[in-house]
Amino acid sequence: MKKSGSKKKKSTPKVSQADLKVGIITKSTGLWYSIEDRDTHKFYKGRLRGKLKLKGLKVTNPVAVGDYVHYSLEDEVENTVIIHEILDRKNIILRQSTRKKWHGHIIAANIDQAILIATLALPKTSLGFIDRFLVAAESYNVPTYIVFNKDDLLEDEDREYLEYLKQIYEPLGYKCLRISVLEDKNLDELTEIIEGKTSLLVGHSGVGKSTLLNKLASNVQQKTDEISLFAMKGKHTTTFAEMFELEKHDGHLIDTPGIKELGIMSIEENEIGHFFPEIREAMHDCKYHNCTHTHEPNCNVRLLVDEGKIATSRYLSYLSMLEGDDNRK
Ligand SMILES: Nc1nc2c(ncn2[C@@H]2O[C@H](COP(=O)(O)OP(=O)(O)OP(=O)(O)O)[C@@H](O)[C@H]2O)c(=O)[nH]1
Ligand SMILES: [Zn+2]
Repeated sequence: MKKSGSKKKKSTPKVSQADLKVGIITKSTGLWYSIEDRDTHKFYKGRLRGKLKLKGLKVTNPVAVGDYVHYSLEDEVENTVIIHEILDRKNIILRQSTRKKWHGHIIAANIDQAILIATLALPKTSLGFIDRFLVAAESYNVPTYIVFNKDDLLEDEDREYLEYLKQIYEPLGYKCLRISVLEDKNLDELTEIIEGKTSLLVGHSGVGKSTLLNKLASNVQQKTDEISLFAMKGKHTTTFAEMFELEKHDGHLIDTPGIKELGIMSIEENEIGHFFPEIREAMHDCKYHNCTHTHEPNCNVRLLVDEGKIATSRYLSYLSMLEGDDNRK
């Protein structure tokens, strides 16, 4: 990948460096891209100029939502542009490709944080699911907030349970928030968290991501329709991530397709513990440096689980990931 300002490639004689503009990819279908100009905020439909190769990464999509790119105008009437190169990335979120073995699919690039939307019911988000996502986010160094939606449906005992979860997750660095999109509860707090940032929205189907986007982001429906026209199909496909601007504040939300597909890429068995902050901290005092925290004598992790200092649910998630069941789901 080249940095902005680097030399022009030989194979692009007709486009001078001065013609190149910077845009951000707001939607990618693999065939064409929606690009927003960084300065004018005008939207274009873009295609790649030849093949863009990524060093050291085997991925099915070279360009992802959130990528900054150099582009040049192709047709001013049709609003089409050509993408020349991807600018340096801060990070990416990768999942296993469902099409090609040993390949990854980049869900999004250059994100500041993830907002994991969870619900206690309709649908029920399991703790195993939350922990699995947190491990993925840790492995990409992406700060994550756990946002429990549909607070309006909860009974007192459910709220007590959420308080208990908060006491597990907040000391580990994952702030928790209870919201109700339907009743506008705590949406100001959520807005404060996402303001000025690019946030990845994740969660099971039905937790309220679209409802939230419709409240906080601008032109959600409009943009979706526009994109469908581009695709020349009558319908909006939800298989691809898409970026939306916050309506009243700076910042972006990236909506992601079915989280089911978010298989964790290439975490070795002996690395899993490193992505559980409490296990990472405790493992230094295990007797064996290569302790798996399953059966070894003098394992500090198991000791802390027994003492209630590491949550049993977290330890069970660790074991289940170690077994690999969840990775393959
Ligand atoms: N009671 C209640 N229902 C909500 C709330 N937020 C969203 N819903 C409802 O939950 C259902 C699913 O919401 P969506 O926004 O479509 O969920 P989603 O996460 O976008 O789901 P997918 O589009 O399938 O990924 C809808 O019927 C919403 O009206 C809430 O705060 N409380
Ligand atoms: Zn151990």
